[in-house]
Amino acid sequence: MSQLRNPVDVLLRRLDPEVPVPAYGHPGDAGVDLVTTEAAVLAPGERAVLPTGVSIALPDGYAAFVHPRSGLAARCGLALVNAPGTVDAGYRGEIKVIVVNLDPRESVRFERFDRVAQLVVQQVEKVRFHEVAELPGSARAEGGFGSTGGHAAVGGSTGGNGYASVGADREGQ
Ligand SMILES: O=c1ccn([C@H]2C[C@H](O)[C@@H](COP(=O)(O)OP(=O)(O)OP(=O)(O)O)O2)c(=O)[nH]1
Ligand SMILES: [Mg+2]
Repeated sequence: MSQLRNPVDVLLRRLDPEVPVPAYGHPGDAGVDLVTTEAAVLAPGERAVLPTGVSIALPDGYAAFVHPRSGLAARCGLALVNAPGTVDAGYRGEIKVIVVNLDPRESVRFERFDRVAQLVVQQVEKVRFHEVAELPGSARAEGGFGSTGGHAAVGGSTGGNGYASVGADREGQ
């Protein structure tokens, strides 16, 4: 394994003696995989809070984010309810992963120590809020929620073929 450039030291406690210490799979990876220490079966639509067997102490000014794994999302329809989950620097409890099976038909099965999510550690800024009566202007102003166009397909809203296509807003342009 090649040397990481300026790695940040993070204290980690194993709450399960057999759980592997999380490690980057490849040089350049942003996240380390987290495993579940409990086997679980999620029926379609079911959610669960899975324990990872680790707790950490991040330096002040950092946070860790629990992100989904794309393979589980693509193959099984597995999502994280609160993606990305936020692990605060002061949190000393067990990191948990809140999963939901979004597949309409198939159950998702986890064995003990299956990799369930990935943890990305990042620096985070602290801000001070200054209340004002008016905010400075900007090009976007209050445009949002699709103002730029390119919406995903959504069922049942167009009447015609039963879904609103990604380019549905082209007509109005
Ligand atoms: O996916 C997650 C999200 C959060 N946490 C832990 C670490 C985090 O520091 C703590 C609180 O998370 P959050 O602030 O998102 O939850 P909350 O509902 O606002 O709880 P609290 O009132 O304790 O902040 O829970 C996890 O282990 N996994
Ligand atoms: Mg909170």
